[in-house]
Amino acid sequence: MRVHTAGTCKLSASVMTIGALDGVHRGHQALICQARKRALVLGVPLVVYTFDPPPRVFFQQAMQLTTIEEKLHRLEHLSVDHVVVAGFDAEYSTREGSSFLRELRDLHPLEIWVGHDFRFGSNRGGDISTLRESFPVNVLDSILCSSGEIISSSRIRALLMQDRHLQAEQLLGWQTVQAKG
Ligand SMILES: Cc1cc2nc3c(=O)[nH]c(=O)nc-3n(C[C@H](O)[C@H](O)[C@H](O)COP(=O)(O)O)c2cc1C
Ligand SMILES: Nc1ncnc2c1ncn2[C@@H]1O[C@H](COP(=O)(O)OP(=O)(O)OP(=O)(O)O)[C@@H](O)[C@H]1O
Repeated sequence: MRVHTAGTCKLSASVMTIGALDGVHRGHQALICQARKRALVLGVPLVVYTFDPPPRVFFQQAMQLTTIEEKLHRLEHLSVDHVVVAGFDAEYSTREGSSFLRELRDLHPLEIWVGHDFRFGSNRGGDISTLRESFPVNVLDSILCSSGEIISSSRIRALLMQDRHLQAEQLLGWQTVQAKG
């Protein structure tokens, strides 16, 4: 797996997914595995574009589930070929969606896979329909847990805050739950 800083990766074709991916939980894993299947069918590399720290950690001081090192370790385990890591800070957060889309063009994505609530760009101004104006976008159905709720990093954080480690671990789908940050 190759790791790139934002703006430095150029590929002639790819399949991509984009997200904070904090914890690389079972929903994220399904998204990455679906993108990986398509990358294999199309014979192109699988690229994950992610943010460090996760925007929700930067803006809301949310508990960080995985360090960037642990996130990269998990992505490698999922057979990701390239990871682009954008250092998420005040300057990056003001970047317009159009500038972000220009960067993605250098990766020539044949398909981008996201979940239904994906947003991007300054003040979360871009959404799936904006992304679709530039690229073929596929939306994965939400992965639910056994009680029927959507698996999310926020839900896992809430479980950890309540010391419900076993439930958090089940949603994460990895053997080790990181200590509270
Ligand atoms: C260029 C760029 C600027 C962003 N600016 C903001 C922002 O101003 N406010 C915000 O809450 N999130 C911002 N984000 C983060 C997105 O809202 C979102 O968290 C990110 O694209 C990852 O998607 P995900 O939350 O579905 O994982 C920005 C993302 C990008 C790519
Ligand atoms: N349970 C899920 N099923 C399918 N896709 C998901 C699921 N959870 C997240 N995704 C998708 O994964 C990508 C990255 O999402 P993100 O990292 O924001 O996860 P999250 O769990 O929603 O985080 P948070 O709770 O902090 O907002 C997005 O495209 C999102 O829609």
